[in-house]
Amino acid sequence: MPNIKVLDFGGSIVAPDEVDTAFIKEFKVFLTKWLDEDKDNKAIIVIGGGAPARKYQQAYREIISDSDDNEADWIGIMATRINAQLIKAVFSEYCPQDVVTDPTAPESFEGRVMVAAGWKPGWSTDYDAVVLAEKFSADTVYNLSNIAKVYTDDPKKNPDAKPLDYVSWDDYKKMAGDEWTPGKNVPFDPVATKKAAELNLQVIAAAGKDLDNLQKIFDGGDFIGTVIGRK
Ligand SMILES: Nc1ncnc2c1ncn2[C@@H]1O[C@H](COP(=O)(O)OP(=O)(O)O)[C@@H](O)[C@H]1O
Ligand SMILES: O=c1ccn([C@@H]2O[C@H](COP(=O)(O)OP(=O)(O)O)[C@@H](O)[C@H]2O)c(=O)[nH]1
Repeated sequence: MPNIKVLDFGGSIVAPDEVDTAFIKEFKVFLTKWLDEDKDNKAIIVIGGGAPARKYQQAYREIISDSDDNEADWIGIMATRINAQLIKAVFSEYCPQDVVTDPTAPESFEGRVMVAAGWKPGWSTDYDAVVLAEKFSADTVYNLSNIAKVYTDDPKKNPDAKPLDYVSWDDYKKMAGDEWTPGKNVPFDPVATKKAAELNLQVIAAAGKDLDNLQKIFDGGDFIGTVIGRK
C-alpha cells in the first residue's frame, strides 16, 4: 500500500520574495531521505503562488481600479505554476508526470513525487490539495506555511490572538469565513475548508521551513503546529 503524503506548501515558503534556493535545497535532501526510507513512500507537493502572485495581483489592482477577481485569480494561478515547475524540475528523477494543473485529472500516480499547482479561479491551492487528497485517499493534508500555528485571529493584525493546538472544522469555519478573495491570507482557505470538513479530513498546519518539526510530524511524535478537524 502506498503511503501518500499531501504537502500543501504556501508559496511564501518557496518564493517569499526571491526564490528561497537554500530552503529548496534543504527540502530536497529532507524529502529524498524520506522517499529512500521506503519504496511505498510517495509525496504530492502542492505549491502556492507566494510573492509573485501577490506582487502581480497588486500591480493589476493598481492599474485597473475596478479589477476583476477572476483575472486576479488567473494571475495568481500562473504564479503557482512557475513555482511548481521549479519544484518539479528539482525532483525530476522522482517526478515523471507533468505539473498537475487540474487535480481531478490524474488517472494514476507515476513515480514517487507528484507536483501540483493552481487550477482555476475561486480558491487557493489549499483547495487543490484537498481535491488531490480525496482522489488519492490521503486522510491528512500538511499545510506548510509561514506560520507555526493557527491563531484565534490573524496574529499580524491582532496582538491578542492566541495560538491553538487544535481547532474543529466548525470553529475554524467561523474564523476563515465563507468568502474567497484572490490572494487572501488565511492559514487554510474557506473553499478548501468547506470540502475538507465534508470529507472529515485532518489538516496539520505547521511552519513550512522547520524541517526538524516536519520530521517529528512524519514520525508521529510531539510537534509544533495546529491540528484542524479530525483528531
Ligand atoms: N487565524 C489565523 N491564524 C494564523 N494566521 C492567520 C490567521 N488569519 C490570518 N492569518 C494570516 O495568514 C498568513 C498565512 O497565509 P499566507 O500568507 O497565505 O501563507 P502561505 O503563502 O504560506 O500560504 C499569516 O501570515 C497570517 O498573517
Ligand atoms: O486553484 C487555484 C489556485 C490559486 N489561485 C490563485 O492564485 C493565488 C495564489 O495561490 P495560493 O493562495 O495558493 O498561494 P499562497 O498564498 O499560498 O502562496 C490565490 O490567491 C488565487 O488568487 C486560484 O485562483 N485557483
